[in-house]
Amino acid sequence: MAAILEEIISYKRIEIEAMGTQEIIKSRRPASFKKRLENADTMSVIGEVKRASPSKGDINIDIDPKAQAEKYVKGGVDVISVLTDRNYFKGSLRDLEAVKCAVDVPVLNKDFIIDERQIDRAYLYGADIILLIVAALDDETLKRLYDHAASYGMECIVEVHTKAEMERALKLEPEIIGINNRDLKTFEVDIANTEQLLEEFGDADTIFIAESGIRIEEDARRMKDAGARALLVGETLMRAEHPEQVIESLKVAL
Ligand SMILES: O=P(O)(O)OC[C@@H](O)[C@@H](O)c1c[nH]c2ccccc12
Repeated sequence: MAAILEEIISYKRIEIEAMGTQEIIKSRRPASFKKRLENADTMSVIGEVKRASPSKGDINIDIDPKAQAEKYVKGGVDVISVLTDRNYFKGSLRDLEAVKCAVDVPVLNKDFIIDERQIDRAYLYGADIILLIVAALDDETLKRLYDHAASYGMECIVEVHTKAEMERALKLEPEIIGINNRDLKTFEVDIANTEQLLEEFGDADTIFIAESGIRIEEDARRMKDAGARALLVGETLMRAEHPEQVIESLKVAL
């Protein structure tokens, strides 16, 4: 596992130790991203609320998540991702809740999920979708957490960066796989990673999302040509003066 990921996960374990268990009433039916993707005739865009990151430091630390989410919706975003990790990304579940209350599009809880209780909490705070990072989980835990999310009707984006992780992810037969273009060992970002992995695995029966390092329309076209159906965009939108215009430009026809 990459050094930074290992560090983040160790810290996560400490946070989780302090969490209690709660009886969760499954009263809310999460929105489906998969259905939206299946009916889309343009590239879908997941806009991310990302205040800071370990590789970039502060990005847009004082952002109002509600106002940012509203701009994303104006641009035609399909999902809003909210980073809720506090220690490394300066996010919170309050950010997630604020976004969920402000908009109607499905909301993705972006965090380093290693325990069922984090999924319970994501559901309680309004998440429709969660992220599971293959590099942070063994096969058994990955499957257990995937099934736990499904028990709430929440969809998972199963995140991979390498060929070996892709092979592990595909064993789950997940509905959605996210290919992270960021190497967590070096923080290097190269969207060619999605192209290379999809050249080999593009025929798999799943929907592929390209994550990280997406900036301009040309990137969206490359990802489309590679076979991705959606883009996960953080930093570019957090730094943009008019994120709604950036989103519009990325929604290229399929
Ligand atoms: O800011 P970028 O380069 O557009 O990247 C967004 C997103 O892909 C990135 O935040 C991300 C992808 N996978 C993650 C897992 C945890 C935290 C963050 C991430």
